[in-house]
Amino acid sequence: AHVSAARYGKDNVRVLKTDRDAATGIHTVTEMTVSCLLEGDIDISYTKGDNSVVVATDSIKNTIFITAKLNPVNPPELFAAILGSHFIEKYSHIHAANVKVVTHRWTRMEIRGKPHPHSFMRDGEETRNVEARISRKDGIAISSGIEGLTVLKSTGSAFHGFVRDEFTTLGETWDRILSTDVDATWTWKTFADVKAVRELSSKFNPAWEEARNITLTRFAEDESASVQNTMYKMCEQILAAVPETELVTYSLPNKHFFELDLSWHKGIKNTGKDAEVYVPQSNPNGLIKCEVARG
Ligand SMILES: O=c1[nH]c(=O)c2nn[nH]c2[nH]1
Repeated sequence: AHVSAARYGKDNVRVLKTDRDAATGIHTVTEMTVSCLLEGDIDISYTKGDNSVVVATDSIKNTIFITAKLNPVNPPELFAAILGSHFIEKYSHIHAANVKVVTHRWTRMEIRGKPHPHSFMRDGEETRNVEARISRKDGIAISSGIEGLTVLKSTGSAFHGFVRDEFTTLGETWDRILSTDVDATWTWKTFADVKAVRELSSKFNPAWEEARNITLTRFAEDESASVQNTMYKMCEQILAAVPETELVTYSLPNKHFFELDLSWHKGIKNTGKDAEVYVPQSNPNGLIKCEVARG
């Protein structure tokens, strides 16, 4: 037997970094959860119990905090590239670092109609994610994303014309509730090195805003024929809006809200166009995935 693949490191490293502008008194906070898993000539730590090749996960954790102190943590794409590059530059036997940065929401409070200088709120469990693979041989591959953005629309969604056979009980609908938890990613063209990432660093935050706005606008305005068709339109629009990307993916659960027939009670009309009271379903859920490339 032999090690066919291996990576190790520290997961779930929670970091909060404050940025205090002395001139304006305006503070900014960034909270992220970082994972950093290393690859390289490390097989003997698995096969021989030889730890001479092991950069301890505790040291990896320490490095994450030090790197956050000495470098910008925004945009997270640049921070991930800087962090991963540290390991392949410092340790000649480490050949790749797999870095995931999940940034949590601390949205500045509006107090008395004005942005507050140092108060923030967690307006949703939505996160901004970055997954980067920093490789000595292959350069820096970065995917950015949005996760956990829960949305619902109370009309503007249909689903009909699907296969009808001896397995089908689902009725066709021209007007249904549509709800999902957005999990979207956009993959950047591979970067040669950190310098190349730094050169593009002004594009990462606008790209995230674009992707988020496109997702919300398309979700709201599309007369959806299906989850499939609506998510494809979102992908097309993100590729058009962010030319430095080469691939967009969505993974959308279809969180069903079932109509409830109440006619057994004094003939109450509560289905079809009279539907008002619905039964939210925790499970099962549809799950619709796609990956859209250029060309
Ligand atoms: O948008 C939808 N796509 C589907 O594939 C599906 N299947 N059942 N309901 C559905 N809704």
